[in-house]
Amino acid sequence: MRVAAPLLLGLTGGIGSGKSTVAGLLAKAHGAAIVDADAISRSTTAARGSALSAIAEAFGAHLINTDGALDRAAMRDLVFTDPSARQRLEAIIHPLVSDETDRQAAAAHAAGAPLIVFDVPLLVESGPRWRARVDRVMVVDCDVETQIERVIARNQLPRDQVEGILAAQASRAQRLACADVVIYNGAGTDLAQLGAQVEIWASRFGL
Ligand SMILES: Nc1ncnc2c1ncn2[C@@H]1O[C@H](COP(=O)(O)OP(=O)(O)OP(=O)(O)O)[C@@H](O)[C@H]1O
Repeated sequence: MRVAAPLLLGLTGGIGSGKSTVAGLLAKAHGAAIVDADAISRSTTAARGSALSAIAEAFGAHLINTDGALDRAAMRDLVFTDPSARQRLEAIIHPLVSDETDRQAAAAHAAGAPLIVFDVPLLVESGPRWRARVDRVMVVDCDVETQIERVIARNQLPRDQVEGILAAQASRAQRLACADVVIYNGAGTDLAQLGAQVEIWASRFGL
């Protein structure tokens, strides 16, 4: 029997905007399968990760820790001082992330998930690469001050570090320009109001 094609939703938003919270609501209430792009990307460079042998070949085995994982601090230093190293690293990692994303999405499809949510923090920053894979882009919109407060509370980070992360991400306006659906989760939005917006969207799609 052929399984009906699931809706493919790209979910994005700035740090602390509430992507994981929205993904959790969609999973719980609507059986969404969640494909976490950051987790997949990290797994490629964790111990026994699929990118490690190519990284060792391209940059040297000294970039691999004794536990077999990528030495992230050393790699960060390298890409900071040599922009071409970042491109070479991305050329190794992106196809692997793409393959694993496809594998997880195919498994979710085969299992009958009506909705597959691709949680991609940098969907807008990555240009057409992600946009082309999804039917709709959902942006979790949030004012910057609320993002900062949430991330400080969640991660116990100093404010200037959170501001630095935000400065390196797409702006709120850039994200909104890419949105098919906007879920507002900024100041004054409690979890019930967030859930209500998600339900309105889901019912429109017959989920
Ligand atoms: N409407 C809300 N009211 C109160 N707390 C919220 C609300 N939305 C999210 N939070 C809290 O804010 C924090 C950030 O939310 P969440 O982890 O969902 O964001 P995220 O966009 O996935 O973040 P990141 O990009 O850092 O992974 C969490 O601790 C979450 O519980």
